[in-house]
Amino acid sequence: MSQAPFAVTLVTLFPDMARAVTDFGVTRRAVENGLLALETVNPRDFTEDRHRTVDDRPFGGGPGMVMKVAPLEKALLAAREGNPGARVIYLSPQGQPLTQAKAVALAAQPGLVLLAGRYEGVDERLLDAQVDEQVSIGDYVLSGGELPALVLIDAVSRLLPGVLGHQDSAEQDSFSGEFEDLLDCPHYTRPEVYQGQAVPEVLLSGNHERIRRWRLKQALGRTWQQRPDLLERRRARGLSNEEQQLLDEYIAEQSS
Ligand SMILES: NC(=O)c1ccc(NC2CCCC2)nc1
Repeated sequence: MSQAPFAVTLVTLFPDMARAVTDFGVTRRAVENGLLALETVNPRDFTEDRHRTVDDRPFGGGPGMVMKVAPLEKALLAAREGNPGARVIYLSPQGQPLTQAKAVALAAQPGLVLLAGRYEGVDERLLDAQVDEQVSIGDYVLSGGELPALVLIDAVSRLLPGVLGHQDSAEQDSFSGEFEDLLDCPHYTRPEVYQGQAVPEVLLSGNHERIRRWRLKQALGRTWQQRPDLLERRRARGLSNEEQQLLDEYIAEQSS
């Protein structure tokens, strides 16, 4: 029984940017299969002056322009009308970090309305009145909220039932299931030897238990090496005996 599509409405001055999701790869297939619906609403269509003005100079002076409340408010109301119950998110460096856990939580929402700002940002009164939460994809400043919105849509879409070929592949990801909060293990495919570099023999063994342990060891080890902060989070939740043993083995091999 096919479920209703997960509805996302992107409020943006550059609606063509949505094609990065609707026209390529897994998210394109999700749209074609009716699992994801991505609509755009352009605030410029809600202006009433001849010049279709969406921005104006900042009170208090300073560089750049600020997006005006009225066109945004009308655009957001139209977006919400077409996506009832959706959570309204503004992408900004002031937002809460986008994490896998946040993506999981957003995938469980009735739908999403994503507001992408431009210029120096939007009039604060719009945020107070219309926005449920702010989300950031990282501690850096971009020229617009569209790319962060597209990143968020991708992260959420691949969690929707039926979007990934093998549902379990979303679970096997790093950051989810047994590999929650861990970096990914290495991946290999044919040829078995490439320029003298052979694939780890365990992966050719067909011994699924050995393979699972090897992958978990690699994920733990790489996380220990590259992202000790993530490993700490995992440790705080308690490592199993097996995980502790595999990590100890990995660390020992590093110093040998
Ligand atoms: N790190 C981020 O998620 C992020 C979001 C939006 C943005 N720029 C936008 C915000 C208002 C005008 C441009 N920059 C960075």
